[in-house]
Amino acid sequence: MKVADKHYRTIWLSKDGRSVDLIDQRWLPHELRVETVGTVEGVATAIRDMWVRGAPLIGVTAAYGVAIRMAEDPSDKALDDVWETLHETRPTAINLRWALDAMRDLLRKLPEAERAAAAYARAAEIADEDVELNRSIGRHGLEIIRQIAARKKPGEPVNILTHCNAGWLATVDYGTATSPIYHAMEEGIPVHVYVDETRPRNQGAQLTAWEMAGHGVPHTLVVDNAGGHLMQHGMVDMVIVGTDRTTADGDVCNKIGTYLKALAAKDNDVPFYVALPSPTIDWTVRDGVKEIPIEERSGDEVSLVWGKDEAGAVRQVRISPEATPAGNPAFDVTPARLVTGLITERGIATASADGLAKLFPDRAKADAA
Ligand SMILES: CSC[C@H]1O[C@H](OP(=O)(O)O)[C@H](O)[C@@H]1O
Repeated sequence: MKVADKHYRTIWLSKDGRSVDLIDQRWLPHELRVETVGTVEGVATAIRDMWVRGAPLIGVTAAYGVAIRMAEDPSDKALDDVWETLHETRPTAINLRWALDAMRDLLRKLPEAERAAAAYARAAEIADEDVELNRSIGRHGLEIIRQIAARKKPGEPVNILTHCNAGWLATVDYGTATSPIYHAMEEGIPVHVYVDETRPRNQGAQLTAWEMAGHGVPHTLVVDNAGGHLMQHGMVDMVIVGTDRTTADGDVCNKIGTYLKALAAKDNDVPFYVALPSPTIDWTVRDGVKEIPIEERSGDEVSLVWGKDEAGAVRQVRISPEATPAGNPAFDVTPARLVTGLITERGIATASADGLAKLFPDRAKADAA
């Protein structure tokens, strides 16, 4: 997306043709820092420490990590080792395993001499495919916003609440949950977005707010616990979020706090949509609560918070007593029964095995076999 007047993706091949340049999102919204990463350890750190984050972007970054390793050593052992190293960086987003499998399945069939070039080509393809998937999600999600807008008074905005960041910063470009919003803006439909701050990493306050401001989308930052109140008072027309892994039965794993938003939406008859590209569907699991591994991150992310001080320095400050231990589950699972619809690149599916199988008959059978 555009930042000031320059178009950015979140990740791209460096000028040296081997490394990758990526936006280190830890410093946003205060600084736009681009880092060049040229080793597997560097890619692993970038994913594990959330320089890059968001299920699709994690997958694309890992794909380039495989290419970087193949350029160093195209052996089967190196291919298996890099799969293991990158797979263990973060356990919840299925796109990581999907991308690593896509790379390994392709490369293991090729002679070693061809692997590096094929790996970079496939990684670039996965990145480009992500952009197109997100554009399609935007087109399908736009229809929902159009229908809500048609019921509003002229000029009255469609009020949308989103949680965390499922924007272009969570993907290569366009985003998933934000793509319908960007498409609505391009069509001139008045929208307003309530941006959940999304403790503890504040992806909403730091990233989604930055995206909305950068694209001129009217928005209001709210604390995570305000959503239910806003919905009770008729201030939210729809909720749209992303996902890190959605099961074959339509259970949705997403940033911690999503489940509570879905409960409030259900209680207030507010449509609750999830935007996802099909690589985020894990066809091998059905019960999200029982089967999806939930990443437990450091308690320091809860006890310490990043910000910019009066002198303009970006630093961390402690908000809780030193002796207080902090728990930090990074995701939760929203059962399919609370999901109004799944906005995919092939259209809108009901959150169920049948709904997903109708849109993805080729996947539902193959992957679950
Ligand atoms: C389009 S995937 C976005 C998804 O990823 C985020 O998690 P994290 O920032 O920890 O990678 C969050 O769950 C978003 O909804």
